[in-house]
Amino acid sequence: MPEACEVIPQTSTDGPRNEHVIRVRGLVNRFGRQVVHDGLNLDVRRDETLGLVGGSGTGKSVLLRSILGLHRPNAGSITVLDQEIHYRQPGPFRQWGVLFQGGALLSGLTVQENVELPIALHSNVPVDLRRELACLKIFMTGLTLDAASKYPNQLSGGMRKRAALARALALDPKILFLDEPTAGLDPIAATEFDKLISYLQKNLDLTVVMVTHDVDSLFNICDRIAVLVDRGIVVDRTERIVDNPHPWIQSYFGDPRARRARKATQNHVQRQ
Ligand SMILES: Nc1ncnc2c1ncn2[C@@H]1O[C@H](COP(=O)(O)OP(=O)(O)OP(=O)(O)O)[C@@H](O)[C@H]1O
Repeated sequence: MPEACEVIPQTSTDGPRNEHVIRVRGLVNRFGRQVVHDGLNLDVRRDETLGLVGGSGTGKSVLLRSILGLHRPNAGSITVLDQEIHYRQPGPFRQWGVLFQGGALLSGLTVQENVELPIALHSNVPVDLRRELACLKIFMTGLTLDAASKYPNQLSGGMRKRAALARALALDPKILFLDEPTAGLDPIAATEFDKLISYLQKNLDLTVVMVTHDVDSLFNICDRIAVLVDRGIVVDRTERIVDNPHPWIQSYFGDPRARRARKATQNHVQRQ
């Protein structure tokens, strides 16, 4: 295992940019006799983009749901932005935005109304300002005024993702959780979406946690990658995780698609 590999918790001696905004300790999740997580530890650093990968059924969604307080773990503790997370209790939910896989937009509301809704529910902002804030978020995700007045079923898949992203940004979150953000998008739309996430991450000082199966996204935008294996997790910088000797990690990053994605990123970096 590479020396800098972060498999177990560390007490942070990093500078402020490496301050941990999410801290998971000793997480255990079981369903009957099936043990999904067994003492899992994870630190997410402020302002990083962390990709979360793993084989099917390794518990990526359960981990995400545990962090969001939507699933009650059997054991362990989770802290987000210095607040302990408890099942179905609000926690710092106004400081995070979530892009669920299907977008989860309300079908009876326009894009504009969907984005305004969290602002209306969780702030005292006057109506006019609320509209302006929602417009701003919609523009930031590259949608037009025309798209803002449409209903979700009148949008393309890529536009729906952008609308859902605008809603996730509605309350100016510090952390953005993305569940398979590029799933269902064609390669061009997926690359554009990666660029958008990267742009927003840098310009809004966001910490991004992204569950993905998209190897292009991993190499394009992730600072570190967390791999769920053996009911725990292995975390390392994107360029180093590929050298981790764990058999599943080797087979995942040794796959021709992953090799191509990595090479394309390396070529891109060299050209710059
Ligand atoms: N509510 C539940 N009841 C019983 N088993 C569950 C429940 N939720 C998840 N599981 C099981 O936990 C395991 C992990 O599920 P999870 O959805 O987190 O996997 P995943 O890594 O996200 O998989 P995929 O990549 O296929 O989406 C699976 O075997 C799943 O069947």
